[in-house]
This record gives sequence, C-alpha cells and structure tokens, in this order.
Amino acid sequence: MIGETVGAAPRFDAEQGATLRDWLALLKPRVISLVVFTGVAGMAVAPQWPSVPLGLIDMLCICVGAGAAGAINMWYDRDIDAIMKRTSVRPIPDSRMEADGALIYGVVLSVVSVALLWLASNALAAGILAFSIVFYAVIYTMWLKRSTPQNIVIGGAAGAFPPMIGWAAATGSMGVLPVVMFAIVFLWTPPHFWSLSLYACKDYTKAGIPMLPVVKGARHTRWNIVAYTVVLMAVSLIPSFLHLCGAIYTVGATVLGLGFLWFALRVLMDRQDESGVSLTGDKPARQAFRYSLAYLFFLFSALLVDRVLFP
Ligand code: HEM
Ligand SMILES: CC(C)=CCC/C(C)=C/CC/C(C)=C/COP(=O)(O)OP(=O)(O)O
Repeated sequence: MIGETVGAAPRFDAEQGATLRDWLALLKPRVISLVVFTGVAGMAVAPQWPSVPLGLIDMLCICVGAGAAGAINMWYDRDIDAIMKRTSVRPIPDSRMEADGALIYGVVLSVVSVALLWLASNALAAGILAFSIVFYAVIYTMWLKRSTPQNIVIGGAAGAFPPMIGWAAATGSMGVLPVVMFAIVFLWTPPHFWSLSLYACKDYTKAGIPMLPVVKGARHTRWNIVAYTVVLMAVSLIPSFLHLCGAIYTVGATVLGLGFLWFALRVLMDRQDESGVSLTGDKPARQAFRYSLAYLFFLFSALLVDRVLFP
C-alpha cells in the first residue's frame, strides 16, 4: 500500500483524550448531510411514504450507516490522513483518539444501522445500505483509493446508493427513478471530487495516493471534469424524457446543468503553465467544487418539489 510506506502510524496521546465532537467528526457529518438528503429525496419521490416516525428512523439509519463507513475510512486511512494537511487534524492522526476505538465504533454503528433498517423497513433497503457501507469502507477505501486513478469513478457508486435506499425503505421494491438518481450521483461524483483534487493535488502527491491529477496531470483532469459534466447534464434529463417529472424539474435541471458546465469550462480555461498547473491558485476549481454541492442539493430539491408538490 502506497500510504503505508510513506507515513508513520499516529500514536494516541492519552492525555488529550477524545471529546464528543471527535466521535462526531469520525462520521464526516458535513459530507453525510448531503448524502442523507439524497436518501430522503429518494424516499420522498417514491409512490408511497412510510409513516413520519418510520421515515425518521430510515433517515437515521442512512445517516448512521454512511457515517459509520466514514469512521472505518478514517481508521484505515490514518497513515495518509496524517500526511495530508487537510486531514491531519482529524481525531486519529491528531492523536486524540485510539485507532482501534474508531474501528470498533465504525463496525458497531454499521451493524446497528443495517439491522435497525431491516427491522424498521425491509431487507432490500437494509441490503443496499450494507452493500454501500462495504463498498465505501472496503472496496473504495482499502482497495481502489490507493491503487487506481479511476478510484473515485468506481468508488463513487457507494455514495450514489442512498436514493435507492430511501426508495426501497418506502416501497420495499425498486423503480426506474431511484436508479436514474443513482446514475446522477454516480456521474456527479467525478466532477465534484476532481475539482477538489486539482487544488489538493500536492497533498495527494505527498501521501502517494494515485488521484487523477497526480497520475495523469491537471490538464487531463480538467478535460475529464468537462466530459463527465456533459454526460451528467444529459443523464439528469432522463426523468423528463421518461415523463417521471414535470416542467419544474426539467427547467431546474437544464439551468443547473448549464451552470455546472459553465463552471467546468472555467476550470478547463484556467490560466496555467505549460504542464497544466494553475496560475490562479485553482480559483475556478475551488468555485466548481462549491458549485457541485449546490448543484446536487438544488437538482434533487427541484425533483422533490416537482413530484411532491405537483404530482
Ligand atoms: C467516492 C466519492 C467521493 C469522494 C472521493 C469525495 C471526496 C470529498 C472530499 C475529499 C471532500 C473534502 C472533505 C473535507 O474537506 O473533509 C468532500 C467534501 C464534500 N463532499 Fe464529497 N466525495 C465523494 C462523494 C460524495 C457524495 C456522494 C456526496 C453527497 C451526496 C458528497 C458530499 C460532499 C459534501 C457535502 C462535502 C463538503 C463537506 C464540507 O463542507 O466540509 N461527496 N468530498
Ligand atoms: C450509505 C453510504 C455508506 C454512503 C457512503 C457515502 C459516502 C460517505 C461517500 C463518500 C464520501 C467521501 C467523503 C468520500 C471521500 O473519501 P476519501 O477517503 O477519499 O476522502 P478523505 O480524504 O476526506 O477521507
């Protein structure tokens, strides 16, 4: 493993001790807030809804399951997290928490979230949640992340399952719309992450992680951001072509997609030296990353409004 050869495992400092805030930080709360939102969107656009208490339990299970996978990710990645500036302040690399504790916490929460979702809803929803956790914590984190520049293209599937989980929890079955929502998040992940990876490239190089700009360079990454954004725009309009939504979503998806393309093209045309390195401090990439978050939130909000308020 690349990361293991470059960093010493952080040592726990018993005097510092972990606070409640540290245990929460292990769940990557900011990231999973959007993950859970996509799960809720999947649930809300389904033809039948669970009762409010059951819907809240389903939401909690997606939240805890996704967070638990994040905790296992932080346990496994503690060596490389210690090397990268962005992640070095996390509880394990900053020696505020023992690594084993984080692993036990992640595994216990994973099992509890899947079991509770099974009991509260059904085996299909619980099965997809279990598969997503394994996909993110094992397939992406322990295998793909350190072995291929396509890591997040394949690994991105993990974060794309929540709309399917939400739909399955509500209906006990699967439909075309949640599969299209999966495809949208799947295609959104590369431009989302590669924008960040352009300005975090030094960190990834230092840690020996083969992210796309590290292996293929910034210019290649910029073209890939544009290419995935174009495909994402097309796929985001599938619900319109299949008459699964109305004009609100169609107009919203078109405008939001054109906005994403605008930010992607600005990344492509960023002032750069002959090797493709940005001369602007990757300002357009930072803006594209921020826009990617707003894009997904508003796109699924438009779908929600369209299907729920104007069925
Ligand atoms: C393999 C897939 C993905 C990768 C590699 C990835 C990577 C990242 C990274 C490295 C960050 C910066 C986090 C930090 O500074 O601590 C980030 C931020 C974020 N990601 Fe992703 N991401 C992926 C998928 C997703 C998905 C599926 C969602 C939600 C649907 C998501 C939502 C977010 C949000 C909301 C933030 C901002 C967090 C903040 O403000 O601190 N990501 N992502
Ligand atoms: C339901 C379920 C299990 C969903 C999983 C959702 C999820 C957490 C998706 C991936 C999001 C993410 C922060 C990836 C970054 O991983 P990284 O390790 O490359 O980033 P890092 O360097 O910030 O740790």
